[in-house]
Amino acid sequence: MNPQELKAIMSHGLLSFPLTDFDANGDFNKKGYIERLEWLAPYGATALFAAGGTGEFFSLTGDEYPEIIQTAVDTCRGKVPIIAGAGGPTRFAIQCAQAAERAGAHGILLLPHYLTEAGQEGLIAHVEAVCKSVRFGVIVYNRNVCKLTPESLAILADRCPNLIGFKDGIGDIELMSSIYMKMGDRFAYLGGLPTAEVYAAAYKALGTPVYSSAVFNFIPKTAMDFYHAVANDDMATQHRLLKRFFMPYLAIRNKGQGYAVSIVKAGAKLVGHDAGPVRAPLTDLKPAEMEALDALIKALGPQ
Ligand SMILES: O=C([O-])C(=O)C[C@H](O)[C@@H](O)C(=O)[O-]
Repeated sequence: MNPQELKAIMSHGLLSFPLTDFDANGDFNKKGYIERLEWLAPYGATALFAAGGTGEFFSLTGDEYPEIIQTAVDTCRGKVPIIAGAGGPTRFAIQCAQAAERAGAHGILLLPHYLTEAGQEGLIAHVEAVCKSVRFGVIVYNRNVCKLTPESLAILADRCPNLIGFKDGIGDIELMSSIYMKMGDRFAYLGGLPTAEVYAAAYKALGTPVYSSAVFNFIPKTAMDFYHAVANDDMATQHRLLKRFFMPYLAIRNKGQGYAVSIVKAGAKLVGHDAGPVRAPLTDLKPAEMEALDALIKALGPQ
């Protein structure tokens, strides 16, 4: 798939980030991952991001990464495009990006480089090096230590024709608006804040309606219902689901650092699609938190 084809896919619909399955020892569980993707693929997401944030990219080794991406590509071939997470140090991100291209993924989401702060010049050099190491499309993810300005994105867009997408995980409306006003349709935009449903109507009003859903991992029908409500400006359905599910869900999610991922693994377990424990430094939900989440999910009815 060429970068422009990926951009077209990214420009509509609901996208999602599947969990990565681990066994009781914390090792990659290929069988569970295949079953997960086979379960989720028919629900209608436009693309799935393998080994993204919710897929615990930041906890994967370079040895296991290619197998995870290959498994996703093979399982979803002909059903739904696979975009691979990549990130960390520039050279590691390049290894991931190239492994994903070899595996037949349709592009990468470039996650932050981690730990150290960096100036715009360094961030530009990092993103440019990764973009130039592959031919397929790249989506850059603004979050934490990677906070590219509109000016930096314009420089990158000039230098890197295959940089086709921008994912926002910061939620600074002034910054997002400035980026969209400067870059317009040069990029496809993805609203990717944790529990992105909560921001969906606001981002749509801004002009960038596409978002990714992590809760799709355990309540795919509700995630799609919410997406259709956003697409149709059906505020009554959005508000009903926000009040009944998403607001109490946030109250549980906000009890622990890193719970934006842990709670999704907890949800998958509760609906009978256990993806195993999270890897350290994340921690799993406590029993009382699991119980509260279970009640919320059950109140939604069958998925
Ligand atoms: O890797 C990531 O940043 C994500 O997992 C994005 C999520 O889908 C986010 O949009 C969410 O939690 O709904």
